Amino acid sequence: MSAPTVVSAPGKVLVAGGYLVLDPAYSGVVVSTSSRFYTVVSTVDRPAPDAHAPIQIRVRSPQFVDAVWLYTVAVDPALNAVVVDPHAHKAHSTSANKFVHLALQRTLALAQEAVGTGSLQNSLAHGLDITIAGDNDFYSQRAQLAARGLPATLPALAQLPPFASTGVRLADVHKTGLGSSAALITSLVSALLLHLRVVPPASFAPDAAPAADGRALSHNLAQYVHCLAQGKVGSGFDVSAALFGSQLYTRFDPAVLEPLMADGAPAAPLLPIVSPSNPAWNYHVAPFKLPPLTRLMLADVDAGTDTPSFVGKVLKWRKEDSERANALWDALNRLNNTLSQTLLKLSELYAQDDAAYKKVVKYLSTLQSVQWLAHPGIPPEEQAVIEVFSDTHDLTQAVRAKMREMGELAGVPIEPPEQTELLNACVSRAGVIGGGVPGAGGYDAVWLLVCDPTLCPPEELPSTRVGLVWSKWTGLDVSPLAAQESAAGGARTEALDEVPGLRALVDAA
Ligand SMILES: Nc1ncnc2c1ncn2[C@@H]1O[C@H](COP(=O)(O)OP(=O)(O)OP(=O)(O)O)[C@@H](O)[C@H]1O
Ligand SMILES: C[C@@](O)(CCOP(=O)(O)O)CC(=O)O
Repeated sequence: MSAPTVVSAPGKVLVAGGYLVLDPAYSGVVVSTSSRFYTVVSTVDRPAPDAHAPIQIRVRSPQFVDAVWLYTVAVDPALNAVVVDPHAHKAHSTSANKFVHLALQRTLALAQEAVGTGSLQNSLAHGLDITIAGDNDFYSQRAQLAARGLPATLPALAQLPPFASTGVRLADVHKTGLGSSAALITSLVSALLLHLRVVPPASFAPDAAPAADGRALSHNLAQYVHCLAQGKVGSGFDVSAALFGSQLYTRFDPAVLEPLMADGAPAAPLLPIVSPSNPAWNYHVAPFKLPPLTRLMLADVDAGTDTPSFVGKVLKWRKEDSERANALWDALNRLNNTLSQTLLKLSELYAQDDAAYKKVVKYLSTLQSVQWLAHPGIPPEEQAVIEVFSDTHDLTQAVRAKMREMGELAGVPIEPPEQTELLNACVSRAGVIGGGVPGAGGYDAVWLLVCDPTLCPPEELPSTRVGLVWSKWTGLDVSPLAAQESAAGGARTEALDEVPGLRALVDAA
């Protein structure tokens, strides 16, 4: 086999902007995570024993029981059409995977339009072998920890092997809300576009410009496939984070995808619609990152929330009580924008005087936020930094209050009392800057931002203190996730042997 193509894409956390981001008038504060999905595409160079055997694509997700999907590909040069047929799944004791099937079908069809039949057939050779793997964080690891007699703590999570086997079928796994399907579709579509030479390798190089055309094409195609597979057009912040990394996201007008959303084969050619040169793609991605020497902490709260029903109810209430809702949307939007600008201001302060900033982070990590402004005699350059950290805390609390108000008015438990209790306990610990319920809220998860000073004994780290709150919490079943903010931005190419555990997964036939 020739060298495999590997592309990874990160998961996401919507720190602020839930529900508002569905409306193009508002934006969302999106953080991409260090936890990633990986797609490895290998070309099958060897001809099948039967010379007339059709081109076959095999897709495997070895973390799951019976997760092998086989497809045959027919490329019709006359019709400019590619047909990707799943094999009868019963024969392989696997159920269909709509997300994978649509990603293959639409990416191959786009490739035929973009590079022509001959080039596509060359790249497909005698077939493709595709392996998909998601970092452990995308799926609840409670059972794996329990099986090893380990507690649900961050140090215990670090002892699990990478891409740990879940021991269940894909349909039965407990997801953690990091956006597995968006990261999966993004890594699969991007790896295929690269492998089939539709986009150049530079598009996904770790240092490529975020707005590179190849990356934008991959974004548009991944949004399309994800909407089609989910059967709805959401805001798309998850796919955008998977491509472009942490950002302030403003959605695209769903009208761009309307001509392609009907069931069955697309009625129109794909390329003119998904091409980045189509001005109807009016999403906006502004740069964003969390401040230096802070750490994003995430926990999966084992209760489960029906996000689509939350969205339906909130939007229904917004229509019915539009005056009150619009006032709430505007107030929340002002808070969200001020929060994102305040977080960005901290990065600026670090760039201006990293010594003062580092001292402040170390100092704040020993104090509860109520004490941050209570001490006189602090040098002015440090006091200025403390004030911005304190503003960040106040803003996260104000956003939470508004999200609770939204939930009460719409009759949806966006930050239910059990989560309020847990979050209050966490944000009152020393060194905790703020937190909230990510995305649509509910009982699923919490996020926190904590000071992360360097050269601190582990027991003095705010993350350790939060970990203790989580492991002792009895009101809800709280299980930490290992993810932090992605240092590597959005989608990127990887060397197979540099991702621990990935080669072994690919080689295990
Ligand atoms: N490892 C995987 N291999 C193959 N397909 C996967 C894998 N993980 C997820 N999928 C696909 O994604 C689908 C789940 O998508 P869904 O939109 O329900 O999840 P999600 O909202 O992204 O979940 P979460 O945000 O909690 O991670 C699965 O049914 C499957 O088709
Ligand atoms: C409610 C909503 O704004 C965010 C949902 O986020 P999450 O899937 O709960 O992380 C929906 C959307 O943006 O598509």
